[in-house]
Amino acid sequence: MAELVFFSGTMDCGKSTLALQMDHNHQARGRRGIIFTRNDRAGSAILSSRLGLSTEAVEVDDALDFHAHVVKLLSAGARIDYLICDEAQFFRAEQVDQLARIVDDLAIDVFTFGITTDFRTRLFPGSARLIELADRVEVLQVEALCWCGARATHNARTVGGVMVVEGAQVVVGDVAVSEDQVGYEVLCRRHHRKRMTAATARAGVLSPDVLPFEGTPGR
Ligand SMILES: Nc1ncnc2c1ncn2[C@@H]1O[C@H](COP(=O)(O)OP(=O)(O)O)[C@@H](O)[C@H]1O
Ligand SMILES: Cc1cn([C@H]2C[C@H](O)[C@@H](COP(=O)(O)O)O2)c(=O)[nH]c1=O
Repeated sequence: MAELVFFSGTMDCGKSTLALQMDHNHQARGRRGIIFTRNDRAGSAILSSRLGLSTEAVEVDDALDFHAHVVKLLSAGARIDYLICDEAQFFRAEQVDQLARIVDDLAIDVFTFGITTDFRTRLFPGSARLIELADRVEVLQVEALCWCGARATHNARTVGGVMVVEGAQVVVGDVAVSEDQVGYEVLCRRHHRKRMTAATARAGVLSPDVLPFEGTPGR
């Protein structure tokens, strides 16, 4: 039976690499797929992994109707066994509903990949809907690590190495950028709560603007 699967994790935990591997493995067995992505760091209509591999993809925008797109291709005689959807956190909730319909009505597997939460620990719309609808949510085995060595569970946005909590939900960017740039850093919850990045930990600085949990008794 076809499935809607959400492979989730923090930034930099290997989601795009897995997307490319899954496409490769399915193709190797004669299956035909379509690759979609939205706002990949490497540019439009490309799915890229930090391991250096990349492939062409269909760029998703707000107007794309996945179901209509797939039905059109099938009507033109295409064979489609599966869809790979990277950066699925950026999809609209309605687009995730369309993906579920593709699985149920067209018996096509849909493999989605994305981060669950933004730099403020809030669910992205696409991820929220995937958690609601997916047959399976798989957390990636490869653990990204916080600077302290604990498993990283949260994504921090940094400016000059310092964690920020204001700004637009979507700002395309990367980890390991130079310290004067806007970037991202994966942290364990403890250090995300304390807004303690590698740079501020090195400098022995704790942001004075602490998160609300800080005053909670027992913490
Ligand atoms: N030079 C390297 N050597 C080995 N593994 C690397 C190297 N650079 C990146 N990686 C691996 O690639 C992962 C990031 O892969 P990627 O698919 O780009 O992540 P995601 O899509 O989850 O952001 C890292 O967690 C690390 O395991
Ligand atoms: C936390 C967070 C991330 N983003 C962006 C930054 C990257 O362009 C992608 C994640 O890509 P990856 O392949 O998983 O590394 O999401 C954002 O726009 N807003 C955020 O809060």
